[in-house]
Amino acid sequence: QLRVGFYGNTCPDAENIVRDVVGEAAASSKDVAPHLLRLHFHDCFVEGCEGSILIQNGTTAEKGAFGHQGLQGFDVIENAKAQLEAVCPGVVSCADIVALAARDAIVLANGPFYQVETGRRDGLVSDKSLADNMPDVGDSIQVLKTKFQQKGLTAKDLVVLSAAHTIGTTACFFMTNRLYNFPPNGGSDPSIDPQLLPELTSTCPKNGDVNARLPMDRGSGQTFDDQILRNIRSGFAVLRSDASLYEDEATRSAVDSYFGFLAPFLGPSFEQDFAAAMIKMGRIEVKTGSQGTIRRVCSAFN
Ligand code: HEM
Ligand SMILES: [Ca+2]
Repeated sequence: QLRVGFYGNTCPDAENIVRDVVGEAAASSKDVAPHLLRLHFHDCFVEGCEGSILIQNGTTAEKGAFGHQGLQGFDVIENAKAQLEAVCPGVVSCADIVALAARDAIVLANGPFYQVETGRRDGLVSDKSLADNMPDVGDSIQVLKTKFQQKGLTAKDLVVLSAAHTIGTTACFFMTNRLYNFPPNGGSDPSIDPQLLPELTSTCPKNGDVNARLPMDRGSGQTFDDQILRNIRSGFAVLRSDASLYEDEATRSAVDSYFGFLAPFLGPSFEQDFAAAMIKMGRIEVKTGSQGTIRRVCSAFN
């Protein structure tokens, strides 16, 4: 029973506090918005949106899972939590902070505003093995669709949510197979536009630094817009998983639905669909009522 304004009586300033903390952090680094958006996705896909990703209890913590590599933004969540505890101790869940911060990050990147449902409770488990099923850049489109379906998300949701890659960067680590070892014959993925390929290989040379980073939305990596979908249509997707969205009938038609010649007049916009899909993602396996807990610190169990 999530609802908009869950903290209206118990912590009326909660949403403003999160927004201010996110805003300050984002003012000092352009990477903060993408970090926070990705964090919410990774939280929701393992054990639901319940803050399991935030726990740091030694070597078995979920955070250390292979599929969570590169996640950041934890300090921003912890900072917001500390400020919230000072005003309304024991009231606002870490899971809700993550959901609110993702929305605020989208807005800061010029994306759509939407009302975030709140009332999530924090989970009581965190284990690496629980993250074994995270979607992976190397997954086939069939596998990606299945992994989303298992979370109640459709092929269209997969497309719309993947378009979150309209902001942010990827480590070359995730590009190696696509550029140098693409199945079945090795070499580079033939679906990469010939103009894009040298751009990718110059930032991510063979046997180069796997930590070097590339914008995932060529030409528009810091602004929330539909350029990522245009890029996917024209062979300019950077991630292999994004390229695969144009290689399957259901996902391709979802991409194309935003560009048909009637698209400007018919149906919802990409931005509206994105907001709706984020709200849907934010409901995955949530704990509410007397389930779970409200953590005092996001990185540790009470
Ligand atoms: C379809 C499955 C998905 C796959 C395989 C995937 C994969 C990736 C990879 C490999 C990166 C680069 C990570 C790094 O090097 O730090 C990335 C970044 C990112 N992902 Fe996804 N992703 C998927 C879906 C999503 C969804 C559903 C969202 C949010 C709604 C999302 C939001 C982001 C954001 C914002 C970044 C940029 C992070 C940054 O700049 O630090 N992704 N994703
Ligand atoms: Ca989780």
